[in-house]
Amino acid sequence: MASALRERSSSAVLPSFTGDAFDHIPVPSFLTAPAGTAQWLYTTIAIVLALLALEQSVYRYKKRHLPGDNWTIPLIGKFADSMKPTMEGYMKQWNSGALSALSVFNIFIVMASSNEFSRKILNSPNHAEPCLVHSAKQILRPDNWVFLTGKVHVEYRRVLNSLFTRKALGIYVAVQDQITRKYIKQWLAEAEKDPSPKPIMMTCRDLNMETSLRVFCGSHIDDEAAREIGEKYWAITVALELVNFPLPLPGTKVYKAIQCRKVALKHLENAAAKSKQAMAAGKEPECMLDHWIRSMDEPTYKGRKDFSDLEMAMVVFSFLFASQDAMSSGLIYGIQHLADHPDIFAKVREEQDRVRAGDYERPITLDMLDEMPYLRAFVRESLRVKPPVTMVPYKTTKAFPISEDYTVPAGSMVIPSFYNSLHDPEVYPNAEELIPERWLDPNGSANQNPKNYLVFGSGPHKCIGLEYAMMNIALVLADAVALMDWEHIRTEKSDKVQIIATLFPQDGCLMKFRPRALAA
Ligand code: HEM
Repeated sequence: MASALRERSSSAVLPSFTGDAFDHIPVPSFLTAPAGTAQWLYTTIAIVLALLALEQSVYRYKKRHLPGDNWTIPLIGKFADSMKPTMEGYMKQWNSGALSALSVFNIFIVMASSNEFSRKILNSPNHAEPCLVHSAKQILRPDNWVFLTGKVHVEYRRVLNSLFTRKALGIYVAVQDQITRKYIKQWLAEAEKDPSPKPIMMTCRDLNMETSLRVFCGSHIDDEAAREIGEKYWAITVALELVNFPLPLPGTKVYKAIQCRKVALKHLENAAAKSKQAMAAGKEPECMLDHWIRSMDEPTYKGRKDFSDLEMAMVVFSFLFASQDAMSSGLIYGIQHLADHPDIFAKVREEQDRVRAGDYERPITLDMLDEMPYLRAFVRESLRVKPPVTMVPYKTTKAFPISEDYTVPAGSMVIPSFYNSLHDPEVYPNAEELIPERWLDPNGSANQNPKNYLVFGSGPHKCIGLEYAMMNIALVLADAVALMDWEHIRTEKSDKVQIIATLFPQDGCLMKFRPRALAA
C-alpha cells in the first residue's frame, strides 16, 4: 500500500499550483525543493498516512460491534480523557454497554461494566492477569510479588495470608487505636485554635499513612523516615492514571513516583532488618513485620522462610501502594456519609455508648468490634455507595472469548468495573441510598448476592487486606463518633466526585470537629 501511494505521489501534477495566478500565495518550501527531496517527503507523508489508516483499521477490527467511538484519535486515542477522568465520563462508558471499547496510546481497551463480565475477567487467570495501571510496574518494580501469576502467585499469597489472621489483626488493632486517638487529639487541638471548617482529605491521608507504617513496621521505622515517606507519597498517588506518558522521563509523574519508591524501599528494608534483630532477641511482636518473622518459626508454618530484607520491604510497599488511596477514600466517604445522615450517626453512637459502657479511654479490641454490627454494616454500605476502587485494569494473555459473540484480542487491556454491580437495583433496592440495615438481614438480597459486592474484587487477586481495611475504617469512625461532635459544611461540590486514583468528594469534605458534649 505504501509503495502504491509512493508511485502515485511521485507522478502528482503540481504545475497548476505554480502558475502566475498563484504567484502571491506563499508556497511551502518542500514544494519548491529539488525533485529528490520532494519525492522523499511525499514518501514519508504517504507512509505516515498509511500507518494512520492502518491504526484505524486495526482499532475497528478489534472493536468489531462493541459500543465505542468508530474512530480513534491518531496515536493518543482517548489520552486527554484519561488525564482528567470524571465520574460522568466513566458512567457514560459503563452505560454504553456491558462491554465497550476504546483506545489510549494504541492500547486497545475493553471495559466491562456488568457483574457477569467483570467477574469473568477477575476469575479467568488463564486468559487475563492484573496489569494494574500501566505505571504500576515502573513504580512497584517488576519483581514485586503482586505481578506474580498462576501457581507461584497462589503460593506467595498463602504465606502473606498469615499476615491477616485474627491473631495478627489483634496486634494491629491496638496500634490503629493508639494512632487514631493521637490524631483525634490533634484535630481537636487545632479546632480549638481555629474553629473554621477544614477539608479532611489530607488529614485522613496522613492518618492512614502513619497507621499503615506503624502497623506494618512498628517502631522499626523512625519518625523522620515515616514523615519522609508520607510527604513524598503523593507523587505516587498522582502517577496512578489509567494510562501515563509511556516513558518515565525526568519531570514526568512516573519518574517522580519512582524516586519516591526508592526512598520508601530504603527505609522499609532497614525496618525489615531491625525487625529480624528484634525477633531474634526474643522481643514481643508489635507489628506486621514482627508477626511475619515470628510466624515462620511456628511448627504449623509451611512455606518459604528465606525472605530477604528487600523482599519483605517490597511486600510492605505493595501493601502501602494498594491501601493508601483506597483507605483514604473509604474513610473520607465514611465520615461524609455519617455526618450527612444524622439518623445513622445516632445509631452508630448509641452502639458505641453501649459497647464502651461509659469508658471512652479503653482501647478498642477485636472483641469490641465484634459487638458493633451496626457500625460494620455502615462501613460495608458506605464502601458500596462510593466504592474507592471503581475498576481494576487487567491484560489478556491470550485471545479471551468473553461472550458468545466477542473475543477480546490477546494483549488488550480489559477493565472489570464494579460500579454497576454495586448499584444494581435488583440486589440493592434504592441503590443510590445509604441503608446500613440492608446488611443486617442475613436473608436480605444484599447478603444473598455476595457476588455483587465487588468493592474488593474477586478471584485469585481479590484484596488480601479486606478484613484489615474494613476494621481500620470502622475503628477510626468508632473513635471519632465516640469522642467528637461533628459538623459537615456542605458545598455544591460535596456530592461531586473527584478521581485521583480513587474517589474523593470534590470539596475535600469540610468538617468542624468539637470535643463530644457528654451528658453530665
Ligand atoms: C478500602 C480499602 C481497600 C479497597 C477498596 C481495596 C480494593 C482492592 C481491589 C479492588 C483489589 C483488586 C482485586 C482484584 O483484582 O480482584 C485489591 C487488591 C489488593 N489489595 Fe486492596 N483494597 C483496600 C485496602 C487494602 C489494604 C489495607 C491492603 C493491605 C494491607 C490491600 C492490599 C491489596 C493487595 C496486596 C492486592 C493485590 C492482591 C493480589 O494481587 O493477590 N488492600 N484491593
